[in-house]
Amino acid sequence: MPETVDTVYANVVNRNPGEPEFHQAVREVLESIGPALARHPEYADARIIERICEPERQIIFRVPWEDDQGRIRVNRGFRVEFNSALGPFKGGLRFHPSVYLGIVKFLGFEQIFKNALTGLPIGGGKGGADFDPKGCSDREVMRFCQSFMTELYRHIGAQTDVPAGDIGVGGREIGYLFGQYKRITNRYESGVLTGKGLAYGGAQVRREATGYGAVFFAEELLKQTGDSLEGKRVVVSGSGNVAIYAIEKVHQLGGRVVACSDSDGYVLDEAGIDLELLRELKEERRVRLDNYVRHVPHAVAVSGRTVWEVPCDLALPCATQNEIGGAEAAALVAGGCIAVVEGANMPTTPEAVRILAGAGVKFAPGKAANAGGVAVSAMEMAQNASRDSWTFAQSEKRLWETMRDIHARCWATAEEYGLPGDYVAGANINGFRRVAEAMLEHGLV
Ligand SMILES: NC(=O)C1=CN([C@@H]2O[C@H](COP(=O)(O)OP(=O)(O)OC[C@H]3O[C@@H](n4cnc5c(N)ncnc54)[C@H](OP(=O)(O)O)[C@@H]3O)[C@@H](O)[C@H]2O)C=CC1
Ligand SMILES: O=C(O)CCC(=O)C(=O)O
Repeated sequence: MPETVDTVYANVVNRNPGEPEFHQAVREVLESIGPALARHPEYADARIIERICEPERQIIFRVPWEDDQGRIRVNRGFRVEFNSALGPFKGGLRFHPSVYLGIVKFLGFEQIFKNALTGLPIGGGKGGADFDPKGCSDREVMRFCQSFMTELYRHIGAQTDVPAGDIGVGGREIGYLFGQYKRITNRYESGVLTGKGLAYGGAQVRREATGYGAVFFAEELLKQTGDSLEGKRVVVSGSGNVAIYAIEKVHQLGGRVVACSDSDGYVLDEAGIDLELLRELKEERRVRLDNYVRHVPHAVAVSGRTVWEVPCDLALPCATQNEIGGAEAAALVAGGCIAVVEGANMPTTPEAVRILAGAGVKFAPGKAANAGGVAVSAMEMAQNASRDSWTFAQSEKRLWETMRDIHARCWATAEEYGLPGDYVAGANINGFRRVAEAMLEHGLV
């Protein structure tokens, strides 16, 4: 009996109980790809969607480490190797106390289609741990990373599975992870991790890529109606890697980011967020965002409320999943927002997406808009493999071209399937078709 979307979804829910984020990510893709399944009955015959929804491999492991007081701590580590039809598993590692298997699976599932959309040869995977780096010393973070890699190293490799950063994993953590991998394996395998420091095989623009890429996508989206970022009032959530470089690029392209946030609240600075100060607070001192107002007296810190209550033309959610629900979407509509472009992974709930669509707000899903990060990671792999190193300008140009291509693919696919302007359908159908075609050619594996 050929599979149907409804039966596959019901099976996913039954086989993966207690994983609502994973169910949500699967549902969003399955709801979009109906038109492609109708045109290609061979996908159902080969049970492609059932196979895509089942990870190729899931690894769960103990991560014991010692804190600065000499106490033993135990965390849980994960790597979900979801789909390798297009290339080695590729996707970040998240260190956050909320991490559990369902979060890693939702992220890994999204990564399959995102990576396909880049047009580059990378499969999808994701990993992480329920470790909270907040408040830890550098030494504690190092010991945690070393213990994490002491198990992970046997599962990864430049041709097998190539992790990178995500929430709580930036240049510092990638450095410690790489050092331990090199020590255990006695191999200088640059391509085993991306997001590395520039001193040891990292790529120019990888640090900036996700935030810059999301803003390039926003510029392309606005261009469709003859508009641009020039003069736009923008609100960004988060104040981490993606948020910081999204703010930088908005300012470079003539917009003004008036608010950003962290998990405690947000800061409103009508003069435009001072990026140098933000980087010092978040990248160097690693302190809470409300410290911003000590240095900028005209700015306001608001705790315990959503940044989406600040009126804006463009919203760039760059923090975490499901941060824009129905109430936040309604606030954005009331505040005059014309477009929401996701820098984070799945930050907008299905209810919020419906509210935005009903109000005519343009919406770009993360798997298209935030693909710049993983695209530049794939470029880092290419540079490592050829022992080459591109300039900043060259790398930024490649990123910009990649985002323009992703936008064009989403746009053209949505048109082709009779859903003009629907970036969710365009992204899901285009990514799905590329993976499905490769899976068909590989036979039953
Ligand atoms: N790094 C990358 O290259 C890519 C990242 N992404 C996605 O972008 C998003 C941000 O990642 P990144 O910038 O790397 O992570 P960071 O750890 O650098 O920053 C995360 C930011 O989001 C905030 N945040 C996290 N959880 C919550 C929460 N529950 N409520 C409110 N704020 C929260 C953090 O605040 P606080 O410090 O208070 O926790 C912090 O400001 C994630 O969804 C990630 O999956 C997508 C593609 C690539
Ligand atoms: O750069 C990478 O490999 C992964 C980036 C990532 O985790 C993501 O796109 O969500």
